[in-house]
Amino acid sequence: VVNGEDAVPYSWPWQVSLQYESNGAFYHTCGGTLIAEDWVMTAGHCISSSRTYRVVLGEYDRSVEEGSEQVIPINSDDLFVHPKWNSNCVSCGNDIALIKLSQSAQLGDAIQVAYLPAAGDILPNKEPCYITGSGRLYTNGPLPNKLQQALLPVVDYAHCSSQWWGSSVKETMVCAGGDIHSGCNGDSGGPLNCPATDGTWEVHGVTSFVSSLGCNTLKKPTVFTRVSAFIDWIEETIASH
Ligand SMILES: CC(C)C[C@H](NC(=O)C(F)(F)F)C(=O)N[C@@H](C)C(=O)Nc1ccc(C(F)(F)F)cc1
Repeated sequence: VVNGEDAVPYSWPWQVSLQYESNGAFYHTCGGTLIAEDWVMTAGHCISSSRTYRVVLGEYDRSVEEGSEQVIPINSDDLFVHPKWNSNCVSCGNDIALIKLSQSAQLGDAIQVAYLPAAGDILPNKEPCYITGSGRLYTNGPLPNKLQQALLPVVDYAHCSSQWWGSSVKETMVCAGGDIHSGCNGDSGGPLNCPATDGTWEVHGVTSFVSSLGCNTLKKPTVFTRVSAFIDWIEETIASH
């Protein structure tokens, strides 16, 4: 997250860190959202079938053993990338994947399941959403230790597809930001958190892409997979596994 701030510890308790194994150690590669006790939602581009993954829940500061962390391994046949995701065409969309956890998360103060929007729900322009994640602090910059957040107002499809991203953005995506605040590499797969009418938060986006010219390129809002376009697939996948 570029130009964000340290989140209040555990204030986004559905945020997870997706980590892959390399030479005996695990490394943060993407964010994710806990959507059920044993399911995490992330981006399709975060998953490669040849890697071994684990998820870490209840994490705030990656450099400190806080006591709230839960580390859950992932079985390789529990990775469900959307069938229409094409890694050669991020602008085609469908950048979403589901991960079944090898054991259920123990919910508590630091770990909670997110609310998802209703199918088809479209956010109005300027809706004040927050991106959260442990991605780079600036283009080619370091990863933070503490979870970051930034206010990223929604740029509706009409504006995002006409002025800014053109045909690279589809109606199955949500744009947000476009000023000095943005997501950045490593935020992929994490949530776009938007206020719901009842005072709670709903996860309306899965962080998908930023400009290849730089994370917080002006007039290039961060682009998210629109969760409300995939509710049926999410429900069907969970129901059948
Ligand atoms: C690995 C990528 C598929 C996704 C990667 N995502 C991110 O870094 C994150 F964290 F913002 F989600 C990204 O945007 N990386 C930059 C460097 C990129 O490739 N951006 C990009 C690629 C293609 C297009 C498009 F749509 F025009 F083809 C637009 C932006």
